[in-house]
Order: sequence, then structure tokens, then C-alpha cells
Amino acid sequence: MSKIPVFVLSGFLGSGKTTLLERLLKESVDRNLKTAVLMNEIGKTDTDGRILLGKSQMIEKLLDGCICCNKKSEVVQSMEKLLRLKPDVIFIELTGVANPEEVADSLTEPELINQVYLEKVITLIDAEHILSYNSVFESDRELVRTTRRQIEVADLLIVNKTDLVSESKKQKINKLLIKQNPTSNISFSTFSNIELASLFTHLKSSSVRVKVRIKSPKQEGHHHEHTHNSYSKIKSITLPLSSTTNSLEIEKFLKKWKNNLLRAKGYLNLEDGTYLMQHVMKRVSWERSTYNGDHYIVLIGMDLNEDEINKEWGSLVQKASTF
Ligand SMILES: Nc1nc2c(ncn2[C@@H]2O[C@H](COP(=O)(O)OP(=O)(O)OP(=O)(O)O)[C@@H](O)[C@H]2O)c(=O)[nH]1
Repeated sequence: MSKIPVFVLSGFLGSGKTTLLERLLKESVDRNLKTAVLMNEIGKTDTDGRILLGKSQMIEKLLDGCICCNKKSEVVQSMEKLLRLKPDVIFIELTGVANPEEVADSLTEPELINQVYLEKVITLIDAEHILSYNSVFESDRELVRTTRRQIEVADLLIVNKTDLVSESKKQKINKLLIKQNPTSNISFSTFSNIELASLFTHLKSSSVRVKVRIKSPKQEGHHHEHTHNSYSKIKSITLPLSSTTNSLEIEKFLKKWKNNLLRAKGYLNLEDGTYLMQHVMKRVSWERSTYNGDHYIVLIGMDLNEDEINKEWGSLVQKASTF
């Protein structure tokens, strides 16, 4: 089965994510695409109940929490529920304070990695407030980092609510965004009204999708996860390892990509059994695990050099097999 594209909508509170989601759902209906939505709302009870879903659309809500490490199992469960509908596309609307890389991380959990891929991260910018974030959140460095990260990892930046700002403020915002994310497209909008066609060009409705199905890497006998079907800046690379390794070797390997690595994790066999390895913000932890599937690690990062990584991993695998 071909993987299902996932769009992640991020952006600070009130920036226009739900307004965009409504447009995306309408466009999907017009294009005969079956959609599923995962909404993550903090401390809210269904305030976005205004979203009207058409036939063949389904919504899952994660209330009272943020998509992050300790919510991961809930994200996976909700995604599995949505996948049963066999959607053509999935939209995930994050809370204003969530980091898109955390959802990218959830999508690489063993239950999901072969079923979905990250198509694009779209970040909405509140034109009225963006320029004051640094001073408003001065006391909360984590929040400053999150809003910054939402911009850095975006494949598309939408500067919304432009009706509320002057032309010169728009120019200032444009400059700031180019500095923080030089490769993303930037659109300006009111009420998240952007040109949507280009977002949908790669998407096919299920009847067509089956016909153009590409063989999965496994069927072709390759070992590495290919990322060519993702148009996202955040990429994940799966690296399998069947033999026993040691934690220092792995940590040394991870350090090599530290400038581009957002997260890494996986299940590996160490001398005394299977461990879950988690790498978050340069910190690596190892935890005993009862996982009994194939061993691998996944790297999640921006602008990762896949060839180089595969090469280095190849020598690590060779070394491990001689232990
Ligand atoms: N003036 C103006 N208001 C807008 C614009 N876009 C959205 N709004 C309004 O701003 C409010 C917040 O928009 P939402 O789409 O709910 O924003 P959100 O990012 O989903 O908000 P949270 O779920 O709180 O994070 C709503 O009342 C919208 O109608 C815009 O371009 N201009």
C-alpha cells in the first residue's frame, strides 16, 4: 500500500490554523479526496466544533494535551483510528504551543512509519503579533524557541491577518521570516485565503492512487527508507541494524549530525538485551524494552545528508557485525 500524505498545520494561538483547515477540507471535497483530521487542542472542550465535516471525512481530537513525548501513544492510537477510514490525506492541526518536529516524531513510530509520511509543514503567522513575540514571551524561553522552530521547519509560511497591519509591517515580517527560514515559500493572506492548488498537485484520490502505486523499498529489496515521496523539509531516515551494538558507538554516530538532527530514536540490541533509544535536544537516553520487532533507528532532521548518513551507518553496521 502506498503511504498516506500528512499535512501538519502549525502556528501560534489564534493565527488562523482552523480557518485554513476549513479551506483545506472544502478543497479536498471538491477534489474528491477522502480526508481525516487530527486536532490537538490544549485545555479546550471542542471549541472548534464549528468545523463541518462532509461525507467521507473524519475527525479525531486529542483534548487537554500537547503532541509531545508522553502523548505519543495517544497520537498513534488516534492516527490508527483515522487510518482505518483509508483516507487519501490527513491533516493534523497542532496546538499553538506545539513543536512540529514532535508530530514528525510520532509519525515515525513503528505502527505508523510504513503507513504515512509527512507531506508538508504549514506554519501560520499572526501578522499582528509576530513582531512582539520576543518581548511578550521574554520570561518564557521555551515558548520563544517553539514559535521560532515553527517558522524554521515550515515548508510553507502563511502570514495571515494582513488586514490588521500596515504595508511596512508586512515588509518587516517578510524580512524576519526570510532570515529564519530562507528556503520556505511565503504567502500573505487574510482569513487564511491562499492559493491551494499547488498543495494538492501530488495528492490522488484512492481509486487513482492504487493504479500509480510505487513499490515500497522493502519490495525492491532495499534496506533504507527512501524519502523521495516527501516534500517536507523535515525528513526521516530509517537505519536498520540486526546485530548487537554498543551505546557509545550509536551516540558517537548521532553526534555527527548534531547540527541537523531534531530527534532520533529506535530499538537496538545491546549486549544485555533490547533498548529503546531516545535522542531529544542533544540528550540521549536508553531504556530497557520488551519490543520484539526488527531493530532500527530513525533520524528526524532538517536538511540531513542522506548519502553521508547511509555511508557512515554502513561502516557502523559492519563494525557491529564483527563484535
Ligand atoms: N481580522 C482577521 N481575523 C482573522 C483572520 N484569520 C482568522 N481570523 C479570526 O481569528 C480568530 C482565530 O482564528 P482560528 O482560525 O481559529 O485560529 P487558530 O490558529 O486555529 O486558533 P487556536 O485554535 O486558538 O490556536 C477567529 O475568530 C478567526 O475568524 C484574518 O486574516 N483577519
